[in-house]
This record gives sequence, structure tokens and C-alpha cells, in this order.
Amino acid sequence: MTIEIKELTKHYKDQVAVDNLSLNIEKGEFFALLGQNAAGKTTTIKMLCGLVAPTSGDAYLEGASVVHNQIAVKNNINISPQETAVAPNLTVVENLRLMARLYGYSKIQAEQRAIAQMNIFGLLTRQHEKAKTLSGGYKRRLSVAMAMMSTPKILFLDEPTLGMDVRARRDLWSILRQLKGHVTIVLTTHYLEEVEVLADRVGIMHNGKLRALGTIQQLMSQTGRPTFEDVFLELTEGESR
Ligand SMILES: Nc1ncnc2c1ncn2[C@@H]1O[C@H](COP(=O)(O)OP(=O)(O)OP(=O)(O)O)[C@@H](O)[C@H]1O
Repeated sequence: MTIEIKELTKHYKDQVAVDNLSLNIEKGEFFALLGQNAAGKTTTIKMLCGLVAPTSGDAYLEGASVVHNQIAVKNNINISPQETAVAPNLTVVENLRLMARLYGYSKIQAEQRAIAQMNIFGLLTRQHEKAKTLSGGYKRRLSVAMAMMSTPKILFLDEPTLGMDVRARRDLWSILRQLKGHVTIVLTTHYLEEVEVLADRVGIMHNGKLRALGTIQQLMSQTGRPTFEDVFLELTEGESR
């Protein structure tokens, strides 16, 4: 098991953002966390990455506890967050080189890794453009490429295609498909089609609780609904906060 989440809970004052979440994610799996606004997806990812401390419960990433062994956790993971992490005044290649150097690669290795990532992420033609001049789609590609510079065992992608046009979204999907199986990926999204195209398994959250877990086929047969959209609407019915 790559990720074991055990009764993970986060309270913000009297608000329960994540409520007693338990689930396991297998090595190499592409797992999607779905839910309406305020369901608790980002808070879950932030707890798994050590950016927010749980109120109770724990999670083990490659065996290391997010509560007790954050350094070991951080060595195994990386994240492409909602607020993109690129340095706006550096070029594409400079951002990648900087990231590689931060992870301890030599100058030559950093250059080689930057070129390899630009190849995978279709960024070679943009390598000398400043990050702040890139479109949202390219900026996000750069952000994911930067997260991959540390060769993480687990990659978290928080709404990676938010606000992208259809083509940019599909381009990023085909890049993410290439990563499939090589790294465990946990993705949050509002786009059901994205989940259908990419995810091996889905967790659906509602008001901080896990409402359903399984493959799309399993959720469709459990609910007896004909489409994934119908499944989602049924499982997120009822008052939301
Ligand atoms: N720092 C914070 N302080 C107080 N409340 C917070 C904080 N962060 C999140 N919350 C609350 O926790 C709940 C879950 O938020 P979260 O951002 O995890 O949801 P989400 O599923 O990622 O939503 P979205 O799809 O809108 O990004 C919300 O009610 C939110 O208002």
C-alpha cells in the first residue's frame, strides 16, 4: 500500500472540513478525489502533503506518518497545487533547472533533467519564455513538470486543469496518461470526464465525508445509474455547506 489514510479528520473552529476519512491507495494507482465545492478535497490533500496538521487520525505515505514523520513523507511526494508554484520572472528552463538544483542534482544533471521534462511535457518550444507570459495551460504543465523533478513516488495534483480550454485540458490528459503506472497519482477535479479518462479508482466526498469508493463501473452498478454524472449527482445529493 502506498497511501493508508486512517480516520483522518480536520476541524476549523466548529467546521468539520474532513470527517473521519479512511481509505487506501495502491502503488502506481491513479486515484481521483471528487466532490462539490467545499467537500474537503483540498484539505485532504494538504493534510497528506504535510501542509495542514490533522485534528485527529493519521495517514501513512510509503509507511511514513504525516503526523510523526513529515521529513520522510516529504522525501517521497510532490504536489502541483491550485495556486501554481512557478517563479514568474524565470523562464521555463530556469524554473526547471532551479527545481532540480534544489533537489540536489549537479548542474549537468539539472540540465539533463530539465530537457527530459520539457520533452515529456511539450515545453521545449517555450523554454526561453518567462513563466509569467505563459498561458494558464502551459503554466500548469510547467508546474506539474516541476513537481516531477524530484522523481516523487506520489504526485498530488489539485485541480490540474481548472480553467483550461478543451485542447489544453486534453493535452495535459495525454501527458498525465504517460505518467500513469510510473508514479502514484492523487488528483482532485470537478471534471467528471477527466476522471473517466484518467482514473483507476474514485473517491467521492460530500461535506467532509467519503460517500463512495471504487471504480467508475463499480459505482455505476452499486447505484444502478446509467452514467457517471448520474452517479455523482446521486452521491452528492442533499444539503451541502
Ligand atoms: N484555512 C481554513 N480556515 C477555515 N476553514 C477552511 C480553511 N480551509 C478550508 N476551510 C473550509 O473547509 C471546508 C472544505 O474546504 P476544501 O477547500 O477542502 O474543499 P474542496 O473540496 O477542496 O473545495 P473546492 O472544490 O471548492 O476547492 C470548506 O467549508 C472550507 O470553507
